[in-house]
Amino acid sequence: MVEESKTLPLHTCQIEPNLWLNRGHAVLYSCALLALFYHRLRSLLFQSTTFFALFLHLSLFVSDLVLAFMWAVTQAFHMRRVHRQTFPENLSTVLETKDMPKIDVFVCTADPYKEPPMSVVNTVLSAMAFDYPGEKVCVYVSDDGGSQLTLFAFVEMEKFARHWLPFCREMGMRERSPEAYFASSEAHPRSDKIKMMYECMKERVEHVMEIGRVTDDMIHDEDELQIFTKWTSDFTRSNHPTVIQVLLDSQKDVDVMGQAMPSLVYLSREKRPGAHHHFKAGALNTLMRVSAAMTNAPIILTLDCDMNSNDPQAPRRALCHLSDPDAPPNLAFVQFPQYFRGIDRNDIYGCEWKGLFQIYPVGMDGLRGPNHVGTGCFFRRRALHEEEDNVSSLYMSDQSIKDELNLERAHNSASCTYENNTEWGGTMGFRYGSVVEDYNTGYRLHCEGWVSIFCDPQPPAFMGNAPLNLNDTLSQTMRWSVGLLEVAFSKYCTIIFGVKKMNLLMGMCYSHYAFWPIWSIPMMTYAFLPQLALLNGTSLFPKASEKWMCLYAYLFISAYIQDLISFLRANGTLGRWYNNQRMWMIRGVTCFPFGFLQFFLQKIGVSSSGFNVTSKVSNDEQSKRYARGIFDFGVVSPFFVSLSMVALINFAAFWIGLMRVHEDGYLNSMFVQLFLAAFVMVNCWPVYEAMVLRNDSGSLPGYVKKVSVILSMGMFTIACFAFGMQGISY
Ligand SMILES: O=c1ccn([C@@H]2O[C@H](COP(=O)(O)OP(=O)(O)O[C@H]3O[C@H](CO)[C@@H](O)[C@H](O)[C@H]3O)[C@@H](O)[C@H]2O)c(=O)[nH]1
Ligand SMILES: [Mn+2]
Repeated sequence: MVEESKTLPLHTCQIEPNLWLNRGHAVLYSCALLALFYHRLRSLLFQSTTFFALFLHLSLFVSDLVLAFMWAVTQAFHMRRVHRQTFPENLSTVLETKDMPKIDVFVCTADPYKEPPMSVVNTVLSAMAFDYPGEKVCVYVSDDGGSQLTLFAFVEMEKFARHWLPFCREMGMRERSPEAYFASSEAHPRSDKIKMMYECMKERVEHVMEIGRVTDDMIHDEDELQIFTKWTSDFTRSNHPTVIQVLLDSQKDVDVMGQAMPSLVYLSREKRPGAHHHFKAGALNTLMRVSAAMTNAPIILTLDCDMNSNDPQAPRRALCHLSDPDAPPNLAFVQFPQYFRGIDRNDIYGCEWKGLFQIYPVGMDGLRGPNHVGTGCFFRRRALHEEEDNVSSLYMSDQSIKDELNLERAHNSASCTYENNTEWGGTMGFRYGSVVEDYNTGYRLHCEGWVSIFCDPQPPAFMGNAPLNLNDTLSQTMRWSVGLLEVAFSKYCTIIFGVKKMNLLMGMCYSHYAFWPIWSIPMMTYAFLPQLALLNGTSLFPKASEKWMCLYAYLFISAYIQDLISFLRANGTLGRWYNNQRMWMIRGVTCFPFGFLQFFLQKIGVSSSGFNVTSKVSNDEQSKRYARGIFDFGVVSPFFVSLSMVALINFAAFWIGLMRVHEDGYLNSMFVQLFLAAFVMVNCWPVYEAMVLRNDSGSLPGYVKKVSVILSMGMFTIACFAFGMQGISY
């Protein structure tokens, strides 16, 4: 067996060539940065004759410092990039089917109206249909919405699943979430009958959704009726007892072909007002304990409710690493990237997050491993909690999932006071203290000496939904920003704690994320300051004819080119890259600064943090606009106010500046500022359109327009006053 496994690899790992190119570029660019700071420092010391001039130069100096910091930490992703491949077909050389480890799958949902139960059902069905022995899989659904509607969907699904799983096996198809399968060209004519069953289930679930509760006529029998008795009149989503419902038991339940079904458990943990539930991290920790009492599988797969399996081989691929006899003993998790359905050709909202999910993990994989991204991740249970923890130590492998004593222990461990005075959330389980629990947990595991592996097969193993709406994607990024700052400004700061516990390069990678929102400092500065100076005829940059100009041009252009090349190499297109850089600028002046503000308000105790669940539904009109690549600004949002202000100030600066280019020496002194204004304007094109050219429901609301015009004028007046007092000009 050992012989064979040597000839038939479970996985391979290749180091990306051209590393010297990246390293060489890094050295050259660093030298250019040093020159820039020399130049900046000189202006700061010798040209800052007044307090205001000092302010101007200092702002630019700090902005460039931030840009340089972000550039520097990003280089860690380019130092040792590796590409892995897995060969699940060779798994049998080290593992017989009967010895395959059990897997507990955790699916989290939190709100039936933002996360339609049918979409959660699809996720669960796709996981139940993994190409994996049914009796070794148990799917746990955690419902933080405490909704009988969600439970009803699963009661219905349980019957459908008995037909769906054998159908999947027979057809051997790749897409095993019914919605995706029926929509794909893969769908077989023989699928008509099963499609009808699916539609029938869907209709019932949607009917219940419409009336908002489970009525008696929707219930088949006495047993089912029993399930819903917990929803008494004082049962609310934030105040209710634990509900654990075993819907399928793999020791007893079989599909229509007589094969064992995976187990399926519905869980809604206890919620009481005043008891902090720690959002998704809390839900996952509860799942961990409940599953420890009921099935205690050594492998855990976490999935967001919208993350369908797109490849039934995914667990076997993960096992290629996890069950490899030569795997590092400190391997904590195998992370699959997030890919999304429904993104249009040019990805106008930059929702693909190619850097975050595809490019950067490859860089971290060559160091200690990719960060955790919340979904599509196979964990070793022992990386998250110790065997000695009293819940799992009492579990015995031959017990039924419905064992009275185990169920009681499960109930007990899902209570909202269970974690008091324990290490859960501290050194055990998913870590608390940040709303990006995924990032935080992966980071802390790496700091504790665990490693991880990135597994990115094609076609993608998992596919999810991205928020295909501008305000939603900005709100999501703002939540991430707050969560990342919570890590950056904690005692686990990535630069100090991280570098010390891991190494410099890993610390740099994690710092890139932790300090992500500080992009807003240079972004806000460069979006307003040079333009306001331009409006007042003050030059802030070297003249076009000066040799320092080459330095600025080199820094700007080569950073953009490096980004473009790595984007294209990860199978990106030029159109997507352009939109991606535009969204980066938009985020820089909207969700990043607002995230900063929110974090600050939280720190001083004015506001409290929350996990605003991303909506997974969009209306028809929005979808149509999205398909045509038209931006959606149709809601009153503070993000759009700051964005419109940027658009207005840059517009004014450019055109007023342009009117003076015939003046002697003006263009030479103002070239950089004019270029900046033009560059921002080009990127703001959708904003101008939404302001004046459109009048559909996705155009900019009148209120937002008014507020941003007033604020821009206010800003302009203050700037005139400040610049006017100085009397500096080009
Ligand atoms: O109190 C809560 C809040 C959220 N969720 C679940 O968490 C998941 C992710 O929520 P979503 O609104 O989709 O957040 P996204 O920003 O899209 O998710 C990304 O960012 C999150 C951290 O902010 C990670 O948890 C996710 O895995 C990652 O995909 C969903 O399944 C939710 O049902 C809960 O279970 N309980
Ligand atoms: Mn999501």
